[in-house]
Amino acid sequence: MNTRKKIIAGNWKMNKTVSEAKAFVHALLKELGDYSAADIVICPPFTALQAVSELLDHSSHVRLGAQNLYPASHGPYTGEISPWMLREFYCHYVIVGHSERRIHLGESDEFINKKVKAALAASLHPILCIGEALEERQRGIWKEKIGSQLELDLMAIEEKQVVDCIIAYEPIWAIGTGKNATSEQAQEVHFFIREQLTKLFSDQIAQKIRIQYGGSVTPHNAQELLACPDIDGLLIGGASLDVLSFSSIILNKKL
Ligand SMILES: O=C[C@H](O)COP(=O)(O)O
Repeated sequence: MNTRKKIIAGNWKMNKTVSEAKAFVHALLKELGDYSAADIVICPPFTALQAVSELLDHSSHVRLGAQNLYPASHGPYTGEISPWMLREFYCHYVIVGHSERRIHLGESDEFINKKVKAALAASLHPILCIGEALEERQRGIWKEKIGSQLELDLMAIEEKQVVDCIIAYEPIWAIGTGKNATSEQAQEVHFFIREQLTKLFSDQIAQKIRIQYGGSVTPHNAQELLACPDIDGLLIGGASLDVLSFSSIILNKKL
């Protein structure tokens, strides 16, 4: 039995206006009551961060996360947002390296490594997303892909800092497809990730780092995934957009 507290995060991606976000948070807080068994994180788009931040009690167990940052404190980076701007809204977490940004915006491991470091330097917890494509799984090279992402994305990060990272294993073939990894497949990869963290850092550090699963999580498959020994939480896309489905996953309630 490990002592890692579960962490369940909702990544809203490019969804919800400010008024929709506010309505969601009101309803979610009502549903959750004084629940505190897991850390809960909501990651709205930048435009709704301030509104959501104002609705969340900053000492609350429901924390605010951003979906991205730029690895500089300020300057001529049109359209970008710095870690310190996120801190101003009391963000505690920031998603880094999501496959949608790697694929659509060409983000490299080198750039993602800079983002992880920038987040940590601003006392934000990076949720570092890694995962293989369908073709890489079919060719049997998922270990090489995930091992390399971990090594490059966490390059030159000290042990005392890396414990503040959360790793999210998101097989690309499972994202938004309705085809989640089975709990056996996910546990196998999470175990591998922890082994790699042991090699890169130490067993003591690897045992502390929380590893989330993401990819077509629903109220129907969440508990089976969460029951796996190396799955320490979930990063949820589609099912986090609806209060009842997100809260039923958190509270383990039947819909
Ligand atoms: O960040 C979340 C993931 O990309 C999973 O998205 P999904 O739950 O809609 O498959």
